Amino acid sequence: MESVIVAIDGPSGTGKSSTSKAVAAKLGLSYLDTGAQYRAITWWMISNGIDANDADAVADAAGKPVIVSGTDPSRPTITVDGVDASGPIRTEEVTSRVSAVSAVPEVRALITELQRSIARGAAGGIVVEGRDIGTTVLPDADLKIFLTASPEARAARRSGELKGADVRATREALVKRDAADSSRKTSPLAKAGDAVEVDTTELTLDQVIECVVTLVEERRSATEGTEKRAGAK
Ligand SMILES: Nc1ncnc2c1ncn2[C@@H]1O[C@H](COP(=O)(O)OP(=O)(O)OP(=O)(O)O)[C@@H](O)[C@H]1O
Ligand SMILES: Nc1ccn([C@H]2C[C@H](O)[C@@H](COP(=O)(O)O)O2)c(=O)n1
Repeated sequence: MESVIVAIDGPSGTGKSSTSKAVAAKLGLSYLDTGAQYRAITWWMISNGIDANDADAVADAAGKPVIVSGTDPSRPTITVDGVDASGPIRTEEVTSRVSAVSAVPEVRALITELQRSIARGAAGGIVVEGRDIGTTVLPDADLKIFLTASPEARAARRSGELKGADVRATREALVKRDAADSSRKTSPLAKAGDAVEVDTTELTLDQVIECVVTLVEERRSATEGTEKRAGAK
């Protein structure tokens, strides 16, 4: 298999970004953080005075910002209209509004097309992480992983990241965002039928990375074996 497309989905805080970046770096693949793109369009809406809960206004403006994602796993970047958005997209304000903006079908249609064109352009292969990659964006991905972890583990991880954050409040915010992302009508957060589920609750990050690298390598050798047998006929 010359190039491999890996889709990594799952709820918030399950380790998608950390795992995807490390797996892509180890295997020499590109990396795409699709959550960052939804955050970027949300940041643009806020910056331009558009109410995230006004779905019509969000839909009308969705085509205006130009979002560009850099796919080097050692230095992922994101710009909106040429401006570095990597800091602003991580604010609490963006986090609290991103589920509403990303539920708007016109936003999803535009961002999904952007994601597909980035994946098509990644000649050596790519790891794409998000919520609907295996189900909607790249349903033909070579390998689909669905990461899970208990809300308690996820909240503890996030609270460690946001020093001093209240674990209970963090847990409630995570669960609320997952519920919104899972219940929207258009391509909700969901496990694809053919995805491999990995529960990371009791695993270290290194163990999760190793597990996914092994799954990619197994898939690669299985496909290469099939291609060789087909070539020999
Ligand atoms: N298996 C693990 N054990 C301990 N900590 C972990 C593990 N996986 C990830 N982490 C830590 O948990 C935090 C959240 O991880 P990460 O940002 O990769 O999750 P995510 O699924 O991409 O979240 P989101 O969807 O909200 O962006 C990070 O601080 C990361 O280092
Ligand atoms: N494929 C995706 C990726 C992300 N989203 C939405 C839903 C998330 O709450 C939000 C932020 O993602 P994060 O940075 O936390 O991974 O973006 C989505 O709808 N589809």
